[in-house]
Amino acid sequence: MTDDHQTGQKPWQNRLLGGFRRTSDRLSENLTGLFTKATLDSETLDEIEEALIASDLGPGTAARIRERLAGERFERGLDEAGVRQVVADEIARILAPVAEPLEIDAFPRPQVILVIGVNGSGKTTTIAKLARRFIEQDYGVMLVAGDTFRAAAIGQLKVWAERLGVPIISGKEGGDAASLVFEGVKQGVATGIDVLIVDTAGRLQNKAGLMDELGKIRRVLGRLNPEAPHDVVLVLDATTGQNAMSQIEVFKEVAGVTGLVMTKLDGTARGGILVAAAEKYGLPIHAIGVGEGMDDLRPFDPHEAAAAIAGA
Ligand SMILES: Nc1nc2c(ncn2[C@@H]2O[C@H](COP(=O)(O)OP(=O)(O)OP(=O)(O)O)[C@@H](O)[C@H]2O)c(=O)[nH]1
Repeated sequence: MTDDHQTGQKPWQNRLLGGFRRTSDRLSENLTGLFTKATLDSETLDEIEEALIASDLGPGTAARIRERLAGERFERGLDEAGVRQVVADEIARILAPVAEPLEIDAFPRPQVILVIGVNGSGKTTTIAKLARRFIEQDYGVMLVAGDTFRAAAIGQLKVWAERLGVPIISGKEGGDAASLVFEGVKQGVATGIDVLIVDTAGRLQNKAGLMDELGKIRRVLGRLNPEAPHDVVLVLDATTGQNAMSQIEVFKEVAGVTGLVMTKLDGTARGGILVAAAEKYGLPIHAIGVGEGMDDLRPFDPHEAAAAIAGA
C-alpha cells in the first residue's frame, strides 16, 4: 500500500476521511454563520442543535451537545474550534462503547455468521471483506450463497469465493436457503472450518417472506447447534442516511441483529448516521467499509470517527 504524496496518508485513510469529511462539511456548512456572537445565547444554541440534527446525528445527541455547550465556559471566547471539540467529545462518548470487532470464539466450531441487509447495501462485498480478514487471521472460512432469490447474487459470491480461495456452498436460483445452510454446517464440521459466513436475501419490501426465510434458517441452525447463528450482522449503506435507521428497525424485528457494518463511508457518505444508530440502538459496530476491494474493511475507531464527523 502506498502513501499519498500530497497528504502523507494511506489511500484508505483518505477514503475514510473523505467520507467522514463530507459529513463534517455538512456540519460545517450547517454551523457556518452561527459564530457571530460573543456568547452562546439560547438562539444560537437552538441553531447549533438544528445544525446537528440536520447532519444526521439524531435528536438525543443534538440535545445533549446543546446542553454541554450551554454549560461550557470557552477559554478564549466562543470559537468554532472550541465548539467542534465539544461536539467531537460527545460523539466519541457515544461511539466508544459500540466499537467492537467481530471475534471468532465459538466452540464448537464453526462460528456461524448470518449477513443480512437490503440489496445493494454492500452485503456481498462485506462478506468477501470479512472472509479476507478471517483468512488473514488463519481461520478456515466457508461461504454459503443463501441469497437464492437472484442468480446474480449467487454468481457474485462464487466469484469472491474463487478469488479468496475458500469453499462455497451454493445452489440454484429459487432454491432453499435453509438447506444450503444446513449443508454448510455439516461440511464445515466435517472439514474443520472455523467460520461459516452466510449471505441472505434482502427483500425488505416483503417483510413476511423475509421473516419466514430467516426464521427457517435459524430453526435449521438451532437444531445443529443451539448457539447458532452466533452473529447476525446487518450491513448498512451509510449513503442512505436516515433510511439506515428504519432498516435497523425492521431487521431487528425480523432477524435479531447482533451487530452492524456500515459501508460506503468512502463515498458520498453521511457518517453522522453512525452516531444516531449508536445512540438509539447501542448495537456493536464491527467494522466500516471504505471501498469496493477486499481489503477495504477497516476496524471501527470511535475517536477517529468522532474527530472526522465533528471536523475537530
Ligand atoms: N464505495 C464503496 N462501494 C461499496 C462498498 N461496499 C460495497 N460497495 C459497492 O456497492 C455495490 C453493491 O454491493 P454488493 O456487495 O453487491 O451489495 P449487496 O448488498 O450484496 O447487493 P446485491 O448484490 O444487490 O444483493 C457494489 O458495486 C459494491 O462494489 C464500500 O464500502 N464503498
